Amino acid sequence: MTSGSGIQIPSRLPLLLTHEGVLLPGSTVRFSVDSPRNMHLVSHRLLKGTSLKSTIIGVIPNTRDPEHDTDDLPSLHKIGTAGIAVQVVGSNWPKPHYTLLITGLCRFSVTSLLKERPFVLAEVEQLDKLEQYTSPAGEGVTAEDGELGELSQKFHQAAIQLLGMLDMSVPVVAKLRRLLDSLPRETLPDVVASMIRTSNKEKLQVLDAVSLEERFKKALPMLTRQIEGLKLLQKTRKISPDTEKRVLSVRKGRVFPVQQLNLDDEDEDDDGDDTTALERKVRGANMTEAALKVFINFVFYFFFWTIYLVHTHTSPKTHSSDCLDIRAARTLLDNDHYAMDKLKRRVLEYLAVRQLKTSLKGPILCFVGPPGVGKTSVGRSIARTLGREFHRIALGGVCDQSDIRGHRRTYVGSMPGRIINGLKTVGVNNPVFLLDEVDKLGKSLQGDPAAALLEVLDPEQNHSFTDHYLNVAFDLSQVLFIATANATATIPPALLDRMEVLQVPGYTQEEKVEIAHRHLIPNQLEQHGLTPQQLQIPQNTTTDIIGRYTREAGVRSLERKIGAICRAVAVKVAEGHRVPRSDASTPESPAKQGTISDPHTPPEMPIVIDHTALKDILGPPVFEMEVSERLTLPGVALGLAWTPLGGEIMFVEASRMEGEGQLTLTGQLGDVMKESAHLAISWLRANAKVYKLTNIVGGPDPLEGTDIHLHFPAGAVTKDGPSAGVTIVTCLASLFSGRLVRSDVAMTGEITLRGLVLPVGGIKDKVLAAHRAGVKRIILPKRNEKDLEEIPANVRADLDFVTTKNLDEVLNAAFDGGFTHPQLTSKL
Ligand SMILES: Nc1ncnc2c1ncn2[C@@H]1O[C@H](COP(=O)(O)OP(=O)(O)OP(=O)(O)O)[C@@H](O)[C@H]1O
Repeated sequence: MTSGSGIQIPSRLPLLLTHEGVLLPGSTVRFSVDSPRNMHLVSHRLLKGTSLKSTIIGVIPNTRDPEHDTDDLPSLHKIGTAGIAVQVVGSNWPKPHYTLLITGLCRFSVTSLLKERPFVLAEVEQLDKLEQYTSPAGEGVTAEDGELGELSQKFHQAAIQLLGMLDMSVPVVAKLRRLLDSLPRETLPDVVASMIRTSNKEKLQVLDAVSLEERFKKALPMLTRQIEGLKLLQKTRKISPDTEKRVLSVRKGRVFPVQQLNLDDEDEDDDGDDTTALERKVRGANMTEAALKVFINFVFYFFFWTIYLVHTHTSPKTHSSDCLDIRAARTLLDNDHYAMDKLKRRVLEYLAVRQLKTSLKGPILCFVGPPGVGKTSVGRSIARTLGREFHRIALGGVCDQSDIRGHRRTYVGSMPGRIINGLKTVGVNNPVFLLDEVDKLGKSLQGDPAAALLEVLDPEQNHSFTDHYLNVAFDLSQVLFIATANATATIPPALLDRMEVLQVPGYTQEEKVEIAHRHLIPNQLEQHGLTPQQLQIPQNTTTDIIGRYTREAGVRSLERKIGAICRAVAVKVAEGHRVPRSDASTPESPAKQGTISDPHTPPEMPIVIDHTALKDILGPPVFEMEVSERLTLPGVALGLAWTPLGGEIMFVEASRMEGEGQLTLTGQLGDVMKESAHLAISWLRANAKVYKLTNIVGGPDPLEGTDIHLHFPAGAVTKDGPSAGVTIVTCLASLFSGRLVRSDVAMTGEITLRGLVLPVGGIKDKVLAAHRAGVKRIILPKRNEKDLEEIPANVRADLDFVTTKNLDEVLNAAFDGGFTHPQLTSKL
């Protein structure tokens, strides 16, 4: 079949000799080129020429270019494909080479070789018509063309049947569908053979089929085989979009017909046959034979071993059976954790519903709270109550989606993602996965890990999760996911939407003492090889550690301090063992018992840690009760703040000096907090007469001839939010009136220009922080009254809560004897 007249390719073509991949007319293939003749072809012809003709080359498959340009040419494959080089990219790593993107135009045969050096040039005969790509569909082979017509009809129908089995929402499927409708039938064998998954050998057979009839005959069985394979797959499981991609061997940019060439963008990120790509890279790296052997052994051992482990371990056979007895679960949760009643109740409800429904679908629990309040350890207890394996996946700082979904195998140092690694570690298909610190996920050029997590957590999608490294679908639907975070603000909204947030607030002082004595001290004793007969920490010492050595919402520092005490005592105990008996039994005065400051005398057991011993081990107290000391000047008030680390007390200081009415704000304040300061000043100026506030020279406008400086100490810490409004007003009222704010009062609340007090968040944490700091009275917005129910009764009993609707009530509660009519109250 010769082309005759019509669009002609040049009769002399430079030949690119290739041995990997087969370029068929109508498809686009990427070739890596590094042999001498091929390199010369690129540099002398493709890069030098400027005409369209200079970009047309002949691609000869199944022929290896000799290593040296002096070597003899091997016999060339008879038939090649003329193509246009649409892209040439050069690189010097790992050795000089070019990557060519070539689109096939038509078949040709080599009639004679014109030269072999510096590159091969040949006289060629064109075998296909080029017009077929320019004629619309239907104008090619028709049913009237006898056997050929029938074949083409059959082929077209089979192609449509294949597409019918795939999901049209997958771009490549939609593209093939468009092509089927728009291309003449005679181009279909080439186009379809290049798009479906076939070996190079089969592609070569299609290329060698010069007659159209033979081409249809060669390509049809490949298409049918694909359909049968798909049918089988559909029988065994539902097809996912990934399956479509795999069936079609899609690598966009590798396969699309001439007309489509510039319409589609190239997306290297598609699923392709990574093994082929890896093989190509390995060969390109020019390794020594020995290195190649080691590399291949390593890669394939690791890869297949991972698949083997994950598959065998996660098959239904390796399912750790759920042994949920709600009563036992309650006991276990209670034994493991003191307090946290609300959280434990919700966890039990969650477990009970899952047991009754015998279904795994349900919200993903996300524990949100300050560090060290036991979020991770509750997750561990849930796994224990269910009798399941537990695995923690730390997500803090993860900013690459490959961390979750694995790297493609073509990357150097590629490996599976954390989910697959987790499954490999636990060895069952139904573990409890704790996604720790979901609020600290990052984002980078390497993709958004939160998006990958969405797929993992979505019960509709996670039954066929595909890790990029393994490229095999895994069923994650049996995995129980639990997440933890310090705050919800930084959790990506789509992720947050899939989770049920359970707040885990900080502990009161009494709760901490209980946790220390029930859990932390026994645990630490055990970890340090000590017994209660050797070390005793009385309750008042624990209270001292909590109040003077730690300031936290959770108990992690407390645990560390107890650890430090255990270490110090362990040294003493170990030294005591080595002391001869007669010395060890030397009587020691009871007053000395417990102090471990004398290094020479073996201590009497048990060593009791009193205040002196505590100071010996932990050093001087880190925190002193400073509240009352700092509230001894006018212009200082105590506010309450909420941070992801729990509640905190926050001082606000103000001073005034002669000036022009300027306001200076310091302490790293956010915009909202700055606005609160301006609101406070405006309200005080507007109400200065009522409260008899004066400026520096005694005039009625507090700001006249006066500059004001407001400072929020701990200047290195960024602060923001509206809840400091009432504190700023109180602080300024104290400054302008010259009166002291009560030394035992702390407050929180947002203000409006008209002097109303609006509700704020984080009340429980704020109240606990105030209680820790020794505050006695707390001023809160009236509408936060309902939040007081969450506060433990013993804390509530210690505090005097004043709920307020407006600033007048706030000021009256913050100053001794009230603020509005000080003259009257002071007379009473
Ligand atoms: N209510 C409690 N009862 C017993 N032990 C507790 C309780 N709360 C915390 N702990 C202990 O405190 C330590 C710290 O807890 P954990 O690591 O679970 O905190 P976390 O909230 O997960 O912190 P982070 O947010 O920093 O991960 C653990 O040893 C844990 O057992």
